[in-house]
Amino acid sequence: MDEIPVVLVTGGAGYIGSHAVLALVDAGFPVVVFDNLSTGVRSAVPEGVPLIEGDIADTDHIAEIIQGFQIGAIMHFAGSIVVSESVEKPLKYYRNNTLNSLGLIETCVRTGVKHFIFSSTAAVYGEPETYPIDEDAPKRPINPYGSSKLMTEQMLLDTSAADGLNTGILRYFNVAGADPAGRAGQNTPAATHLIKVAVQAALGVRSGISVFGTDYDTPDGTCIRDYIHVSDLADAHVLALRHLIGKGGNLLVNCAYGRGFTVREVLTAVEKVIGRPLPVTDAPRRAGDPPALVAKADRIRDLLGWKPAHDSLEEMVETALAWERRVADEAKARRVS
Ligand SMILES: NC(=O)c1ccc[n+]([C@@H]2O[C@H](COP(=O)([O-])OP(=O)(O)OC[C@H]3O[C@@H](n4cnc5c(N)ncnc54)[C@H](O)[C@@H]3O)[C@@H](O)[C@H]2O)c1
Ligand SMILES: O=c1ccn([C@@H]2O[C@H](COP(=O)(O)OP(=O)(O)O[C@H]3O[C@H](CO)[C@H](O)[C@H](O)[C@H]3O)[C@@H](O)[C@H]2O)c(=O)[nH]1
Repeated sequence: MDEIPVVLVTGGAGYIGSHAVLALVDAGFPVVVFDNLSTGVRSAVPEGVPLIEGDIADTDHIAEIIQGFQIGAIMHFAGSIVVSESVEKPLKYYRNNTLNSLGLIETCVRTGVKHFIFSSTAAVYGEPETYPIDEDAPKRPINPYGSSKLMTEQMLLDTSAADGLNTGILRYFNVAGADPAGRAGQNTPAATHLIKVAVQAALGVRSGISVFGTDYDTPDGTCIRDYIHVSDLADAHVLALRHLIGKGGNLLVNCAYGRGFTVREVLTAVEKVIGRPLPVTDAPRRAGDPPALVAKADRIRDLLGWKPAHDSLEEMVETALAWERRVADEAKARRVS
C-alpha cells in the first residue's frame, strides 16, 4: 500500500468509533479523533491518539484540523442514533445526521480530503418485502433516523460523482459486543441496545428488561435482527479504507453476518451465558421498529475479503458482559474510595 493517510475519526469517543480507532491504530494508521462528547467519553480514546473536542457543525474548526493534521481520510461516525427518539425529535436527527454531514462533506471537498467512510444503517431499508436484504433493495425508511442517514448516503454518492471524493458507505445492521481484549466497549449509560440492556439487567445495573412487542409476524412474535460484533465491524472499516486507497471510487456494503435472531433468542443466549433467568417483562411495540432486518452479506466479503472472527451470538454476549462487569466494578470502586 503506497499511501497511508492520517485518518480523522468523527465520533471516535463513541462505541463503534472507539473500536474503529483501535483497529486503525493496530493496522498502522495515524489517527485523530474529533468528538463533542455528547454520548462519547474521553476515556474511550486510547492513549497517544489526539482527541479534539468540538462539534461537526463547526466546519471552520474541522477545516483547521484537516489542514493542521494533513488529514487524508475521514471516518464519519458522529451522529444521533436512537430510532425511537428520532420519531419524537425528527429535526434533531435531520440536523445532526444530515445537515452536519453536509457541512462535513463540503469541508472535505474544499480541503482536498480524498477518502470518506460513512456510518450508515440497515434502517434505510425500512420494512423490506424480500429477505435477505441486499444492497439494491428499495430504500424506504420508516423512521426519521433512517431517512436522515439515507439523505447523507445520496449526498455522498452525488459528491463522489461530481468531485471525485472516494466514498465508502457502510450500512451496519445491529452492532453488539465489545473488544475481546477488553480495551473498549459501549460506555453510554443510557444506551438502548438490546444486548447492552440485557447484560446490564443480568448484572443488576438495571432492574430488568422489557421485550418491546410480542405480536410481530415472526416465529416467536418478537423482532428479528442481524447482530454483528463491533470488532468485526471495526476491521471492515480498515479494509474499506484500504479498498478506497487502492481502487478509488465508491463502495456500498451491508455490514452483517446474514442471519437473524429474535429478541427472545438473544435473551435466552444471555441467560445461558450468565446461568440464570433474566427479569424479563413483555411490553408494547416500540415506535419505529421494523419486524425483521436480516442482511444479504456477500458483497462485503467479495469486495473486501472480510472474514469475521467473532461471529457467534455467545461471543457478542460474553464480550459485552465482560465489559459491563468491568464498568460496574470500576463504579463500585469509585464509590468505596
Ligand atoms: N450502534 C448501532 O447498532 C448502529 C447501527 C447502525 C449505524 N450506526 C451508526 O454508527 C455511528 C456510531 O454509532 P455508535 O453506536 O458508536 O453511537 P455513539 O453514540 O456511541 O457514538 C456517536 C459519537 O458521536 C459523537 N457525536 C454525536 N454528535 C456529534 C457532533 N455533532 N459533533 C461531534 N461529535 C458528535 C458522540 O459524542 C459519540 O461519541 C452512528 O453514526 C450511528 O448512526 C450505529
Ligand atoms: O430493551 C430493549 C431493547 C431493544 N429491544 C428490541 O430489540 C431489537 C433491537 O433493538 P436495538 O435498540 O438494540 O436496536 P435497533 O434495531 O432499534 O437499532 C439499531 O440498529 C439499527 C440498524 O438495524 C440502527 O442503525 C440503530 O442505530 C441501532 O441502534 C428491537 O426489536 C427492539 O424493540 C427490546 O425488546 N428491549
